[in-house]
Amino acid sequence: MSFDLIVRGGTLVTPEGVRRADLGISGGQIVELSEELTAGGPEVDATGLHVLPGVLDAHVHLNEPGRTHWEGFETGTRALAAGGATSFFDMPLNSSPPVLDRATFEAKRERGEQKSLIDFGLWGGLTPLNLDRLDELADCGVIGFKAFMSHSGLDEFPAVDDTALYEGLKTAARLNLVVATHAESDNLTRHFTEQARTGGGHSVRDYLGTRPVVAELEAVQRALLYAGELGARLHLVHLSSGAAVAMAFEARQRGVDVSIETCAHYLHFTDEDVEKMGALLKCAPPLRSQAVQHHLWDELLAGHVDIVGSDHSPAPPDRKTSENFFALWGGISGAQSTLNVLLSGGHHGRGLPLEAVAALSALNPARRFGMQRKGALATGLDADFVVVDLGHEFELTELYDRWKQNPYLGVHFKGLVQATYSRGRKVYGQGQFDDSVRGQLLRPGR
Ligand SMILES: NC(=O)N[C@H]1NC(=O)NC1=O
Ligand SMILES: [Zn+2]
Ligand SMILES: [Zn+2]
Repeated sequence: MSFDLIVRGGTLVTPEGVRRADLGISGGQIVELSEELTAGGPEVDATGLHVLPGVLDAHVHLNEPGRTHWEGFETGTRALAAGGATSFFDMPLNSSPPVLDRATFEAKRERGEQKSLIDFGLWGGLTPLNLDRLDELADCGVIGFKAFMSHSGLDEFPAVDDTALYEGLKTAARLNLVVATHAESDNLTRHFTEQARTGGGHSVRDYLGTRPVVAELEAVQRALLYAGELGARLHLVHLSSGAAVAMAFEARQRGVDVSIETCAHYLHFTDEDVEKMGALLKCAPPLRSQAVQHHLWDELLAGHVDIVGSDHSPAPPDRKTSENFFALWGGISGAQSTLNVLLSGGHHGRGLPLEAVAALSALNPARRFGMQRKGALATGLDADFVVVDLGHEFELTELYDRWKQNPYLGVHFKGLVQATYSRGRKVYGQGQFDDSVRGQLLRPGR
């Protein structure tokens, strides 16, 4: 027997454990995984290297069509691939118009199929404007619905109030799709923002003060209550505090169907970094104190976090330049760095097992969103994998996303992505991309 490709000599990170084994790949799938493949075919020498499942980043804003100059499929997916990602789910905003119905879904799907280097799924929006379009979006193949519980930053994507959230969860439950919430209290964040404004506050500290942990906890609690009551599937994106993770995990113990995401920047940066670096690190919910970050890591190390995403959300330099911190775009460029943070801060820094790194970045998002061919190194699955030199220390200097303003520039990491393979094809390796490759649309249950 011969294969299209053999990955020989590597140490594989599989759900059953870390083991020395070879991969045999044919037709874009892993068809054999064994200690010593004897068959022939083109080979990749992975001796001394680790092979992990390709990252599935469940939280990305590529903003195309409509705001491609902020970030688009071409540059965004290069950054993702260089960071070890082989698939991602794109948020319904900040593309313009946002994905709120069939026409806007199809417009984005078309762009993705033309330009994405790796496979992609699309989130649909859940807003008070399109409650009657959720069936239509489900039919298109959205991987779930995304709702904001506070202002989204864009008036064209309004936040859900209590009734819209309740009705949206109810419909999504009938459709068996996940609802993802940006969980911050609109009442509290508005109130504190108004207070800061009238007091003339425009500093980093003023901004951080308008989005305290309690605003996250209040919204998380409410979303959990509704989801539990309705038997809906809830996904809490970018939890920024250990307390919010603990609250959600406790609800799951009681039977609420909830999955828990945090993002790399909450694990890597703190509020003190925002004070030093400014606009590059403005996001919502904001970066927290070192004590809150410690608690978040503790929750993650205890196995209470399911998914780590990037929430990659860049904007052009003019949206990131102002004396008034409140006027800046909120969003962090992180598409390339999630695996780096998990390997450096997690595995090397805190003893997070490689199996957990793979679960947080690939297996758990694949399972939660019904990506049956994704998420693990196992026979019968897509040959999506990343070759990593685990002991290699380096300074991140090459970034491939749209804008060069990036908080991870110059960061020292341990664990270098050498190459990324999507369905058996090398899409990234040592600074080079194969631009002939195109990703496919991913739908739940396929
Ligand atoms: N619209 C958008 O990208 N929002 C993201 N940015 C951010 O900092 N938090 C978000 O939810
Ligand atoms: Zn958000
Ligand atoms: Zn987001």
